[in-house]
Amino acid sequence: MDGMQTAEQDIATRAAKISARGVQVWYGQNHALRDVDIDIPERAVTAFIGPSGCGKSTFLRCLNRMNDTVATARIEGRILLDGEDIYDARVDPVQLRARVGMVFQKPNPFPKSIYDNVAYGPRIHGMTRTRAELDQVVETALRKAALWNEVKDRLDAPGTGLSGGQQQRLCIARAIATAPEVLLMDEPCSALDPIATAQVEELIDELRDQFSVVIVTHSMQQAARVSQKTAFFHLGNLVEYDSTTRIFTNPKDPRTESYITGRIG
Ligand SMILES: Nc1ncnc2c1ncn2[C@@H]1O[C@H](COP(=O)(O)OP(=O)(O)OP(=O)(O)O)[C@@H](O)[C@H]1O
Repeated sequence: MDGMQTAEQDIATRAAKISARGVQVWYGQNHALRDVDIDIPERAVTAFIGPSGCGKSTFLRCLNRMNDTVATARIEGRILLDGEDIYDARVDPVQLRARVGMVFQKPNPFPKSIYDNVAYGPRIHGMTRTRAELDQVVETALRKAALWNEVKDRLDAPGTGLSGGQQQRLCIARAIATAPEVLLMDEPCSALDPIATAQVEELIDELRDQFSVVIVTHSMQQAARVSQKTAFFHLGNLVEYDSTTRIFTNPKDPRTESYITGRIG
């Protein structure tokens, strides 16, 4: 317990990687997210939990401006990445998404080879000059995604030919190949079997050494296993945000308590 408290205190004192203030989202007339304030620490895993439709994915998608692609979506408030407003007119959303990568619910490799899936981001961002450098970036990303040993002999095979769990690790490799600072994961294990889920969870735990990870999950067990901070959303509100231990053992808000004990959801 002492070790855990020390780790939590350590995270509590860390600088915020992302700070959101007064974030509101509407889809047409639907007020999907209300006045969200949150500081997301660097090099830790933050979980977003809450019942279906409460706005978790909406807020996650605000963090790398994925909602820009939704015609009816309107966003107010400020989201700072290292103190800089990501909605500032000078910010290029494509550059932003290289810094704030995303992994989706359903593994979605491109219809390309394993190699080209991972090389895609570094190529479009002109990150490497030679093939040897690109090879190195691809290998490093696949190693960090705990996939290298399974695919190193078939890098030219299609990414879509891998198992579901391998495809999801390939998508993680693709996301980390551009050396992002933040990794957003929207229910990354919901399409995976328990073994693949355990592998991805283990990987998330390793990724936090280097990245700020934000994960949306429907599984409270998963949130408890992988995250250090947890945010509970309900009906478009961020109800409570605290250390994961606190949220699951001693929440302050009765709505959080009801959700974690299974009374709402
Ligand atoms: N692209 C969209 N266009 C219109 N409305 C949307 C869109 N995405 C989400 N919404 C609405 O915004 C609200 C919040 O949805 P959101 O997907 O963020 O919730 P969630 O908590 O992630 O839910 P789930 O756990 O079911 O994925 C819901 O009312 C939903 O119908």
